[in-house]
Amino acid sequence: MSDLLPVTEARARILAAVAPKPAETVALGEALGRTLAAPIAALRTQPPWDCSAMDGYAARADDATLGARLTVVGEAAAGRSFGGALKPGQTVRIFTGAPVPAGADGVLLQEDASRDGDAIVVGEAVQRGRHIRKTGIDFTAGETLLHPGRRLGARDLALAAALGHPTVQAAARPRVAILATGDELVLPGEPVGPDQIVASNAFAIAAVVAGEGGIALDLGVAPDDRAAIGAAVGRAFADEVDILVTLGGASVGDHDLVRPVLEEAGVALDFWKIAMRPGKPMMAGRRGGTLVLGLPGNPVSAIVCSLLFLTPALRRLSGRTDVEPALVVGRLGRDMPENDRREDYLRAAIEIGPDGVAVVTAFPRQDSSMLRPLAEAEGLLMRPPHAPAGKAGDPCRFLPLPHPY
Ligand SMILES: Nc1nc2c(c(=O)[nH]1)N[C@H]1C(S)=C(S)[C@@H](COP(=O)(O)OP(=O)(O)OC[C@H]3O[C@@H](n4cnc5c(N)ncnc54)[C@H](O)[C@@H]3O)O[C@H]1N2
Ligand code: MOO
Repeated sequence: MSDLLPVTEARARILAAVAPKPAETVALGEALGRTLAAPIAALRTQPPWDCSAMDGYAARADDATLGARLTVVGEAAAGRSFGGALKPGQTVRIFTGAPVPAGADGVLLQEDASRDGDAIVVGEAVQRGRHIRKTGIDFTAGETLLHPGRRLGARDLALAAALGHPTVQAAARPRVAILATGDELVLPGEPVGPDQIVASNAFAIAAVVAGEGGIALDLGVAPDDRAAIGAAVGRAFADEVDILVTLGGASVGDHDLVRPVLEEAGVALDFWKIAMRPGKPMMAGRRGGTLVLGLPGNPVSAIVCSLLFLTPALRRLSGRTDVEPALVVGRLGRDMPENDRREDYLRAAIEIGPDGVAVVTAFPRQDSSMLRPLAEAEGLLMRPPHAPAGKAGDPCRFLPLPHPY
């Protein structure tokens, strides 16, 4: 069948349908996980002056030879400089982070000085520049250190603060409506009827949205009924969400109503089926400013599709430059049969081998309804379409599943 779109093409089409959201001002304390929309330049120089890296005595290398006696003429601490200038034969008690007084060109560790009243005896000759951090070794005013497209982590927040910025410009957070469909679904904690199961997918999808810095809007569960699904879908469009994710009802069964309802609601469907396992019946389209992703109902299919397609779309909306899933090279942990035309994403255990390379062992059972092996998996082994049979130890690629996934 030629109607199955390759995974990379499906992703390219989805990415082409979204663009970064407009920037907004975000307080640094709220900016973890947000993506920079504008460069951040240093408003100041760090360190702003030559400063001591140690507790000890600021001295002149010319005077501070082994056994020399120097007079202590004052003190410099972080936040309180000495103020004066060092003359020959003098030293200043100095603490870590304090500005080095004029005239001093080295710092003697306090462990290498013996104090004798208002003088010290030098226990180790001071080298010029020793234990002094020169002005601007970290950054200088005007330098750009953080660039648009970067997702801000803990270290970036510290850097932005040190550069002097209380706020950053970040792309607005993408808003994603999530609609589960199916007569059989009840929410966890609700009474479960004889033909019913507990709905699980929306929890994972909402977590993926949050993990990528988006805002998830839960539209609940719609029964397999055109009017009910249509009403819920209409709410999402009225709310002008960036992405509408539907769950289930994507296949060819008599009760798989999502596709016709989306089309009735004015969604221009781009594609429906992809050459992927799990996740074949996934659809994507657009209506106005909303990207619509119709994910299959099988829990593993929905979650794997969200990692491969929803995540990149969220990243693009957030203005990130690194949007593609980051597959990693490893080695097969066991022999694998040849693959058919669908790109496989197999739940797998990952172990670091003696040579430091990840050994990726696909679980024997790969059923797209089974959440337990998905939760136990440390990665997804990717097998390209038509991959030949592989031997344990052969190179392979996998998608790691770190927290929060
Ligand atoms: N004749 C064919 N049948 C099927 C095909 C096909 O190509 N031809 N594709 C299969 C594949 S692959 C998948 S994947 C599923 C996807 O079907 P749907 O998207 O229509 O999903 P549903 O039928 O609604 O549900 C499938 C399964 O998942 C359960 N489910 C649904 N939603 C949730 C939820 N929110 N939380 C937990 N579990 C959910 C549902 O009860 C079903 O058991 O189609 C195959 N069929
Ligand atoms: O794609 Mo379905 O996800 O194989 O079960």
